[in-house]
Amino acid sequence: MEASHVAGDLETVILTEEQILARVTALADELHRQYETRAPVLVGVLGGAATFTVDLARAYPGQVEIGWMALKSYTTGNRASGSVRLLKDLEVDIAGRDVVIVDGVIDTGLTMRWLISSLRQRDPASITVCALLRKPDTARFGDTPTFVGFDVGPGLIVGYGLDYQGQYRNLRCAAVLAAHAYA
Ligand SMILES: O=P(O)(O)OC[C@H]1O[C@H](OP(=O)(O)OP(=O)(O)O)[C@H](O)[C@@H]1O
Ligand SMILES: Nc1nc2[nH]cnc2c(=O)[nH]1
Repeated sequence: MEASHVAGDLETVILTEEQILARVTALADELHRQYETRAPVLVGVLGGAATFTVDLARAYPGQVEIGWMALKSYTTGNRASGSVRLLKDLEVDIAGRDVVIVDGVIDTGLTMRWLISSLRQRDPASITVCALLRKPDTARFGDTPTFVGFDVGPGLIVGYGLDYQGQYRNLRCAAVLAAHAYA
């Protein structure tokens, strides 16, 4: 979907499709330099990272496997509380494998912290995080290597897979949602 259909709902387009895809290709190259001939498992966090995971896999200049997890992060107000429920588990056996957790946005970091500790119990060879966007107040999650596409401001971002109440995931750009669109 082009942004013109919902332009009135958007405060600012922060990343165009071209900027996102160029960065995704660079991230895929950086990851490939880390793994070389070892094929990592990309674990995409549904639904926000569906678009990013598929584009990252297609840009990856080597073998990768793709798996999916779906989570529900509970919120207090509109911030994550750290309480996460698994809605759909990974079907790939990650024991002994190099895992890349792929998410669209890291905000508080609590969802990612939960995911890292949950996947660590399955004895992967390594865990790396790859997030397209990182908000300013992200909590640290230990020494897990982290690749980030773009550091962004605090506003609610939609598009390129990210939603507000199920809408805007099919926007090709990433944009800050205007305050009046939350109402
Ligand atoms: O760092 P945190 O504060 O924990 O937030 C990050 C989480 O929020 C987003 O998902 P969201 O809850 O919007 O659900 P969605 O994947 O269905 O879009 C994102 O994809 C992360 O999973
Ligand atoms: N869609 C969306 N989900 C989020 N979860 C945490 N931050 C964000 C954001 O900016 N956009």
